[in-house]
Amino acid sequence: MSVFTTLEFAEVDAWLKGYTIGHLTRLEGIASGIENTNYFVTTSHGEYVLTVFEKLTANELPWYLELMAHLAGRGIPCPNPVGRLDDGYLGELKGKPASLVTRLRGRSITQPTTTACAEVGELLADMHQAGKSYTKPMANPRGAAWFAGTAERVRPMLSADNAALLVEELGFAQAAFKLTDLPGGVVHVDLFRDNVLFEGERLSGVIDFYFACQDRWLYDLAITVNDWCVTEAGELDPARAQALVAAYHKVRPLTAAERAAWVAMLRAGALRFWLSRLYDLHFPRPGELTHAKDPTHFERIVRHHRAQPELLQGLLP
Ligand SMILES: Nc1ncnc2c1ncn2[C@@H]1O[C@H](COP(=O)(O)OP(=O)(O)OP(=O)(O)O)[C@@H](O)[C@H]1O
Ligand SMILES: N[C@@H](CCO)C(=O)O
Repeated sequence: MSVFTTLEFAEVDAWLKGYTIGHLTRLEGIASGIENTNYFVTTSHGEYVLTVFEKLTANELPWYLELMAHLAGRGIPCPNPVGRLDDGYLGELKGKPASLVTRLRGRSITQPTTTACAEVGELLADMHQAGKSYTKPMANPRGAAWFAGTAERVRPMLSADNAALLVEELGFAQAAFKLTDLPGGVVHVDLFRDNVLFEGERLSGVIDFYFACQDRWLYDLAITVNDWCVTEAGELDPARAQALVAAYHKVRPLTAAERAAWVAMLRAGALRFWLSRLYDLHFPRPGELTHAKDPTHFERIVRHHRAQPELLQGLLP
């Protein structure tokens, strides 16, 4: 469950006086999600999501909230933060930073079709385009230094075979991160199935921007393909991957340098989540509910990617 901070109806109703969105008619805790406390809020004016931030601080949050406002203003179907009477997006509840954003329609899907994957590819390219004019810097907190530090922490927990695989893949990813000719800008870098909403086969929303940063666009595309177009066995489904990448390419054509780096980015993107899942499994935060996701899924993806570079390269239009 993900209501870490319990809120009362009267307290939220009073808090809403800092906004001009009417009075509270319904308050409902949201069960999914593992990072923050989320409530669906219905008022006399509309439907919203209230988030109480459990880790990010009031200094860090404006970058993400202003990014969402920027993207929403350009037609990206992402949560749009509601401005407060005092002009910011950020309030406080129970001594923690809190915000209200618009509630999006739709539900996440677990079995994506090629049509759904094409929708995701187009959306990702649109986000990259819309983010070009959002130039406030934000380095990727899961960049090269994080890869190295996390690998060092988790390596002793692995079998000899997996430890050797990790060291090799780390070296490979670090070399790929040194490539300087890849274009970039705002990236989501966590555009997994649970962060996209659909109404039927039409994409209706993209959520959870709290890993977003400035990084290479190709890396974001690789991370997205690694989730949307991979089977439970960790194998790429070429039909889904081709649909996603082709739809992306139609909006923002890939450059020659990106084509050359594609396989490396897929491998680095898979390693990123193998590492974070290993870390969360072996070093759970104190007091945290156990939600660790299965690292072996990404270990399998890493192994498959290593074994079939031609297939990966052949996914490009
Ligand atoms: N703006 C929104 N509109 C509609 N539903 C939303 C919105 N924001 C969040 N949700 C719902 O709330 C759930 C939890 O939100 P989210 O995934 O952002 O949680 P989290 O704890 O912040 O992050 P994480 O996914 O990293 O655990 C989502 O799966 C989605 O169903
Ligand atoms: N999408 C991540 C978890 C949240 O960032 C994963 O599947 O490991």
